[in-house]
Amino acid sequence: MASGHLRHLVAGNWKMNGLKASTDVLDAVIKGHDAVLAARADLMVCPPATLLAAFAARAGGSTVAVGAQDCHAAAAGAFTGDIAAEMIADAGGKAVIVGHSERRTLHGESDADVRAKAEAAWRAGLFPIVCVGETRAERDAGHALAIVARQIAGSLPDSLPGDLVVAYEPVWAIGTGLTPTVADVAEMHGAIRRQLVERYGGAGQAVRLLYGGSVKPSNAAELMAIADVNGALVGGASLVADDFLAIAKACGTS
Ligand SMILES: O=C[C@H](O)COP(=O)(O)O
Repeated sequence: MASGHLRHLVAGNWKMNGLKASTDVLDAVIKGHDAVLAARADLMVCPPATLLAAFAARAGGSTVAVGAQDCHAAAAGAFTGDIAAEMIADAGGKAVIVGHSERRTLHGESDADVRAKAEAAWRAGLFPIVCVGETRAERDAGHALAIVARQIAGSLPDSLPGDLVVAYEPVWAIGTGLTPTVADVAEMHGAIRRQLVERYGGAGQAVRLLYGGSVKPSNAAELMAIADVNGALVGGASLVADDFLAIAKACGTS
């Protein structure tokens, strides 16, 4: 069931970090994504919304794509502080992260909310990066596979209207320096792949499955070599161009 033919995607989630001066990090990422590296992995930077249009303009014509971190499900309306998927597309974004655990936990987003946001992304011509993952307590209780299967079932529609990326991010691995074992990542990604293929047939084979949670240059080669790991969703390490590029360079080397 492995989908080793899929190109790796390494996406940087800057979270609530970055000012105009951070453009130099983007410039270094663009410069570093040379032909050799571009043949190995796709790169995407997801800055905060304030930088989205400037980053998309700066990255225009390069091989680095720009995405957003969240969107509202509606195309427009009285939703103070929110941004629509159409606005992300208008700003030059190509994708949007939805259902990150920080949104699910800190903003109370349900699987139904995440599904509505994913559908908004497709409506606007973007592709969603749908995040799922269990807490430490859920893993310790032996429920990790069931929790993630339930999140996948509830966060995705019955048929896929466009490209989809799924990111498996164990909540306990985010920003902690902890990572699951290779065997645990392989088991989870294999289970997600089977679920997607059962639900979507051949289209499920084309979904890139990213691993996220404390991905660093030092562990990237091991994580990116796991069957059905088709890239990484990188938080902290994506703020440092050399680290982000080193993670991308680790793709396809083993
Ligand atoms: O979206 C990215 C993840 O939350 C991972 O963050 P991290 O690489 O800082 O652990």
